[in-house]
Amino acid sequence: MDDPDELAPAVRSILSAARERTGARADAGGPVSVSPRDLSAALERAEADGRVPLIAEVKPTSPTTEGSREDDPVALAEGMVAGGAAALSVLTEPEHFGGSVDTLERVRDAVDVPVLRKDFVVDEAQLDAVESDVVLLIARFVGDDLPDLLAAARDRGFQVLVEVHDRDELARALDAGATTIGVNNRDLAELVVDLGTFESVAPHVPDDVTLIAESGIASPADVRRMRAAGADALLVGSAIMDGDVEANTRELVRAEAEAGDRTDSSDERDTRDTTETPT
Ligand SMILES: O=P(O)(O)OC[C@@H](O)[C@@H](O)c1c[nH]c2ccccc12
Repeated sequence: MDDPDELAPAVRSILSAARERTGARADAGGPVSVSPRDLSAALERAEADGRVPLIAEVKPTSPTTEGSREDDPVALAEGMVAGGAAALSVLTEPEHFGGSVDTLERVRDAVDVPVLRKDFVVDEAQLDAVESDVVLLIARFVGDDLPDLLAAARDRGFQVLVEVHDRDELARALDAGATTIGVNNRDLAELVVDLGTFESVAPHVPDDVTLIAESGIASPADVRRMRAAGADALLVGSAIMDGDVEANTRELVRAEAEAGDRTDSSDERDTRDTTETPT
């Protein structure tokens, strides 16, 4: 694992809290066994009916957000699905993101789209805290344990999203056999967002990988930018959580349909032309 001193203090605190949290719940009877809703199929369905494949994130707060959203997460999740989200992500980290495993369970019971568990899983026992369709493993935080954790998650039935931030981490994810990879535009050392991160890593991702652009996507133009750079799907939290989640989701989901409808789409075309140049 990377030198912890390089991480933002908030991230260091998140990680030490994650290590202290016990994995399985007291009532859990050993490893979970999940029958997952198929994430790739859900993303393809969205694409087929003209929606930008979007994973909308229930994120009550975060180290980079001011204040927190106290509404019922289930109502927020239902709004996201009504707005066209192909899948959902639910934070289960309690101390810094206001999440909980109970919230995830309630959300997953209420919707029929795949649900990603967003947490800082660093050891196998944490996988048993709750069932979800997809689980996140962050390459930077799991280090050399990535292949074992990936196998442990798959043994339980989970689909796995492996998060990377640069080409070295991408190489490690591919070596470990990841088939769904997210490139996080937020740098965990500084917590700043740069959409150029996805653009620099994406050209090196093989075509058969499901590639997800994560973080910092705030507008339909950002959606188009990430799609032009090769994103099969987008993971969006803050921009959706800020205000009317259903309307916010719909606006991003329709970003391409509306661009196509517009007559003056020369700016869009320019973006695509440059980003499609092989790098
Ligand atoms: O709120 P944003 O900028 O749209 O980002 C969503 C998501 O990518 C972000 O919450 C995230 C990406 N990777 C994580 C790992 C843990 C916790 C959170 C995250």
